[in-house]
Amino acid sequence: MNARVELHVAVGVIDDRQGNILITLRPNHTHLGGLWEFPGGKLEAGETVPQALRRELQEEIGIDVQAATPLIKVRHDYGDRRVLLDVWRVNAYNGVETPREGQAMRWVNVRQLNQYQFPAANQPIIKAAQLPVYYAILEGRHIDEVLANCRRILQQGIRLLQFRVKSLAVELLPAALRAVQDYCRQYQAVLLINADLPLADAVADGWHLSSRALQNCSARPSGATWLAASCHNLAELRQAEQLGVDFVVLAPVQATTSHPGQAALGWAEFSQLTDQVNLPVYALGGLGLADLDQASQSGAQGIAGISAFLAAS
Ligand SMILES: Nc1nc2c([nH]c(=O)n2[C@H]2C[C@H](O)[C@@H](COP(=O)(O)OP(=O)(O)OP(=O)(O)O)O2)c(=O)[nH]1
Ligand SMILES: [Mg+2]
Repeated sequence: MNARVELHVAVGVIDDRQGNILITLRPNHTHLGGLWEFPGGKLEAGETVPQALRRELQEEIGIDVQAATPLIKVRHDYGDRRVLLDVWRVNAYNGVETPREGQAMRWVNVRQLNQYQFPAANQPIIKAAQLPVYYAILEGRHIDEVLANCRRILQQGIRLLQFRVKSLAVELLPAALRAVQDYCRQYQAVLLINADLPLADAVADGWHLSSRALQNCSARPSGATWLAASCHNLAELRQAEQLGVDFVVLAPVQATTSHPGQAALGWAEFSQLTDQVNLPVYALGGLGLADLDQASQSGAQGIAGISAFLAAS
């Protein structure tokens, strides 16, 4: 096969709405045989990705896809072939999943996907499958405000948060963090701590690097379940990818009052930048919950926000 040609592959992440994802085993005689995969296959001439997804999932597991949204695009060079994995989350389908090519098939808890052997290209897909569509950045000028904001975010169903609180007095940070961690535990939410805060000894689900911290970071810190970073341009996105961060926030998509001097990217540039890295990317800057569809069509994992999740509901 010509290694110069990029194979465009439609891939489906199918969940059962109880936290399990459908995976199948690639038959031994095929490319990357013996590894687990998300069902899917190559686009045929003239097909769109949703058309190919629908056909492949019908052929491979006997389901009829009714609704799907873009999740992530991953480019990978296996040496003998280059692939563009165009991964969609399947939101609705008819029929019963049945392995129609004799392949092994399993429903696996999304948090346990890491225990299965997947092709090298699949790492960012697994991250994207595990991550939610909203990422809330927690701020507040005093502890009561931080906690009120935290409650509001959690009560809206958001389960991924960053403890940033840059405007809080430093001596109040440990107590604020403890209280926020208690809330997050109650709601089974994941809490990342902004690595610029003087909280390096804290135990955290993960760390979020500012773009400056990203530039000064030469190796992924050990022990972090989740590592995220803030990016504003392609150089920073590439640096995040090289460092092995799990996901990034790319900003500002729209002009904001909090960063008046910064030029907005707009959706076209957001999409063009996101397309160049194999990372889940949250869109940040002047966005609200209602921008999710636009974000998803522009290649985003979802929406990140500070005030976006605090608006009166
Ligand atoms: N379906 C799928 N393919 C993947 C994943 N990860 C990954 O690297 N790939 C690669 C393996 C293959 O080189 C290519 C997909 O091709 P495929 O073998 O599934 O194609 P197909 O279903 O059209 O199969 P065939 O008609 O050629 O037998 O993408 C994944 O998670 N799912
Ligand atoms: Mg296939």
